Amino acid sequence: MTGFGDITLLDLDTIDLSNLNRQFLFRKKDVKQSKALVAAHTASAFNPHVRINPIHANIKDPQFDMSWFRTFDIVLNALDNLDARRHVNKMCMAAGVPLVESGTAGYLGQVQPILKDRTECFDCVTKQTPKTFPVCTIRSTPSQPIHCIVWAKSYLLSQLFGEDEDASGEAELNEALQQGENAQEIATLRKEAQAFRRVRTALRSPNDNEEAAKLAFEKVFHSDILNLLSMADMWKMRAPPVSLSFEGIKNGSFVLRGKPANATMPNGPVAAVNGQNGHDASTSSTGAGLKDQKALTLQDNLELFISSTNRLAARLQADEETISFDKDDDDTLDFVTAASNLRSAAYNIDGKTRWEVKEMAGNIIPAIATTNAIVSGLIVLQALQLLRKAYGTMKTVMIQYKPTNPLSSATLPPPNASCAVCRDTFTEVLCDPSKTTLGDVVQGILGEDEREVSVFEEKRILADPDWDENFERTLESLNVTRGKFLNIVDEDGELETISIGIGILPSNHPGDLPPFVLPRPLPQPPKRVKVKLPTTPLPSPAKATKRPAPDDGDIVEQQPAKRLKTSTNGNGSDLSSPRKSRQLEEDGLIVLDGSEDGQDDAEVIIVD
Ligand SMILES: Nc1ncnc2c1ncn2[C@@H]1O[C@H](COP(=O)(O)OP(=O)(O)OP(=O)(O)O)[C@@H](O)[C@H]1O
Ligand SMILES: [Zn+2]
Repeated sequence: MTGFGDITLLDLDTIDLSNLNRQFLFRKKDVKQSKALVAAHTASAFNPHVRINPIHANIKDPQFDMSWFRTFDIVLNALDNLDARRHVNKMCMAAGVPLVESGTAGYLGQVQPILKDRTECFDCVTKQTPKTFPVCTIRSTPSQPIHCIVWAKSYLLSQLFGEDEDASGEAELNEALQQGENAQEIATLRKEAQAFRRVRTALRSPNDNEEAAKLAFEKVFHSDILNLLSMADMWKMRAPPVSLSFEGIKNGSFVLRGKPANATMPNGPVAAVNGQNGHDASTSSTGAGLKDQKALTLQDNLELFISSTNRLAARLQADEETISFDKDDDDTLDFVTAASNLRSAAYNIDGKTRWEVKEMAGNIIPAIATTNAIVSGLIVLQALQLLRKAYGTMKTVMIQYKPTNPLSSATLPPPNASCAVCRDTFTEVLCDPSKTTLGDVVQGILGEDEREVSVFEEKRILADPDWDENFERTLESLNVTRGKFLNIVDEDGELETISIGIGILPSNHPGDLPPFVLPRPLPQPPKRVKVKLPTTPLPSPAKATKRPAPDDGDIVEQQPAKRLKTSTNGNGSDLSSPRKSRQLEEDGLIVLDGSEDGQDDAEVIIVD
């Protein structure tokens, strides 16, 4: 309606019931349809002269390469995770296309115009990383409901219903024993693994109603707690947990800290999740009549534990191989609600309603239609400024929780001289990666320039001044394909990095020419600006000038990222068990490598 005549609309998702309350493009009948297609269809009626091209895909797919991004005058982001935001930011920097970045979180919102070489890019400023909990807090000494929720969602659920880590776990223990680690500790770990194996087997074989659920319960809420209690040192400074009794809770004879099993668990306010404030406790009281918002008793939680375990077990037996947490999957949500509440009971922590667990485990920040509408308007206003090249009046605009002054704005700082994204000199090579070698590209781009360089793809190092064997290999064999970038890094740190986007050859490329097209003129990276480190720490710009962009739970590295020579293996992963770390990442957890003293408890997990 503003006059944009040609719009491409891209989203990977389908419409959920929970999306309906926050915008005006989807109706109930559209649930399960592609967001992009339905939005395009609805919006096309607003103005028949606008061409809207919907695409149902992931923006990270290889076909959305530099050339594709270059076809746009401007890009407007409305993403919910850092990973996709950072990707689009980089592509816009590479293609030299203006970007309007935006986000909302409840009543708060933010819009930031970005233009390469003129303003900060999305990655110029360090983003607040997700909240972290030490592993031991989650595994042995929880003190808040969120600790128990994380345990149920990311540990217990995957131990019972996730990928089988048995073989690798067993090998790790054998290896540790050979390396002379404490034999008694290894025996305990082995016993623990065996107990999980028994439960996993029971869950996968048809059996009597409660058998598997009871086995799981006895292990985690009874035996494991007794084990922990036997380590007297642990409980000198903190209150010990109480082991729970399956039969006792069931028949009502179990009394926990003076309270019978059919009394509701104390239910405190929702803890802050992800650095955002959860809604306050009023939701629980106003909605006390609703099933989801009812405070649960120990008995309710046991019943829910049994029924959700049975439902999940039935799904395994009906050939679902693994099950992981999804806030919209009732079976997993019920399991996490029940398991976290039972654990909270054992540790004398407040219980949570199913509704609250959904919010905390699913990292849900309520989306509000009016905030989204205001932000949409601000996006369009800033987009117009960018397109008019009215650089002096462009602003980062924030919606703040201040009724007398709901909008605030900030002028746009110039790029961060040490940003690892927007300070690069971008160029593009069109090629057939199955026929083009790394040497063709790197030597072609450097031309007469004979300085010493290293070559990276993301964090993978592919060549350095003393190691050029990969120059003979094709890009395809090195997994450097369409949409990816090769970085040529100056060994002496004198010149900025050249970042080469890999694109495909035009269909009419003559077969008798080399299978690649180099850019003309060749890129000339400028001298790197030496950044003087301040002697006293400055306040974090993220805190001083803007709120962190709301994030739906992706885990990313700290920014601005430095390129390090890390690994030379094919997938760039330097975590010891890629499969395990992938699983944890999917659950919203990541195990940081290199725990200094080698103890499990010293590792840190980041919780989204
Ligand atoms: N890599 C990506 N490619 C394309 N679209 C993406 C990508 N990552 C996220 N999105 C889209 O960004 C949109 C963000 O919108 P929104 O914040 O309303 O999230 P949502 O997932 O619909 O909501 P909720 O998290 O509350 O269920 C979603 O529609 C999501 O599909
Ligand atoms: Zn930048």
